[in-house]
Amino acid sequence: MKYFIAADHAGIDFKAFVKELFEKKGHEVIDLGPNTKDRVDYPDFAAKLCKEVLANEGSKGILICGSGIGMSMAANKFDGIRAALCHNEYSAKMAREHNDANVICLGERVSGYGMIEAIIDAWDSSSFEGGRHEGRVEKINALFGSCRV
Ligand SMILES: O=C(CO)[C@H](O)[C@H](O)[C@H](O)COP(=O)(O)O
Repeated sequence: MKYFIAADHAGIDFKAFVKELFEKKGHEVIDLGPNTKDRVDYPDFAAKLCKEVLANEGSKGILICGSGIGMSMAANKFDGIRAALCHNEYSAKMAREHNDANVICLGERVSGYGMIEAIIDAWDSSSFEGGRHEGRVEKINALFGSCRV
């Protein structure tokens, strides 16, 4: 699976760690920055990543900020992006199985390294169940499309 990863200054320490975790699972991970701890605005990096995910069919994204909230709010403005803020394994499993999330948002100031690893394990080992969830996910796209690339 091809993944894109981006952060803001409050998620920069986790970015390299999370990238490595995904790579160990056999995924290709493309780092969209930033590369320094200089203060940046999360919407800029959320937009950069969402455009790549939408342009690369079948790819997914990983966004990290302090709480994960700003990134998830910004990412979900994009039609076709289903970004899930995950602070525990259950959320990550549900995000994939029920919501077919294509972007995972993490909070460096919320989750520790051990929890992040557990979240990623849960995300990576889960897949969309379809069935009754299919129509609901389609309704998200049909009813709430907003930003387009
Ligand atoms: O959007 C956020 C909060 O919902 C993110 O956690 C940001 O990373 C955070 O707001 C950055 O805060 P800072 O005080 O400017 O470092």
